[in-house]
Amino acid sequence: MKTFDDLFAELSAKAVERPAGSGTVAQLDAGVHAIGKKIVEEAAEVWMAAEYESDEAAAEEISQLLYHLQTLMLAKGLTLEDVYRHL
Ligand SMILES: N=c1c2ncn([C@@H]3O[C@H](COP(=O)(O)OP(=O)(O)OP(=O)(O)O)[C@@H](O)[C@H]3O)c2ncn1[C@@H]1O[C@H](COP(=O)(O)O)[C@@H](O)[C@H]1O
Repeated sequence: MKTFDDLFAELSAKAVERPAGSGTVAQLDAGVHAIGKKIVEEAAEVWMAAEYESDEAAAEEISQLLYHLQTLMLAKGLTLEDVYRHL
């Protein structure tokens, strides 16, 4: 099973290697403003799923929010350590 750190390593490599067809590369090219809007959208979907949908649906929406948070970290040049030291 993929962990948060595993995903960040995968996305970090995509940002460097820029493989064709990568949604992450497209997101990074779209920039911080676009990614930020996506985060707000996904956060709302997490809220709605948690309140009105199944646990499985909520978990899936949470995974998508985590993914978009990671793309924002990459777009900003933030590392896992930059975030973890605030936990
Ligand atoms: N975990 C994710 C992941 N979670 C969410 N998303 C993206 O977030 C979108 C969430 O979509 P929604 O369900 O909200 O639907 P939507 O609003 O219609 O989506 P869009 O029209 O905005 O694409 C998905 O369509 C994906 O584009 C993800 N995209 C990629 N990953 C993983 O990231 C890695 C790299 O992916 P690529 O860069 O695409 O190779 C792979 O391991 C993927 O599994």
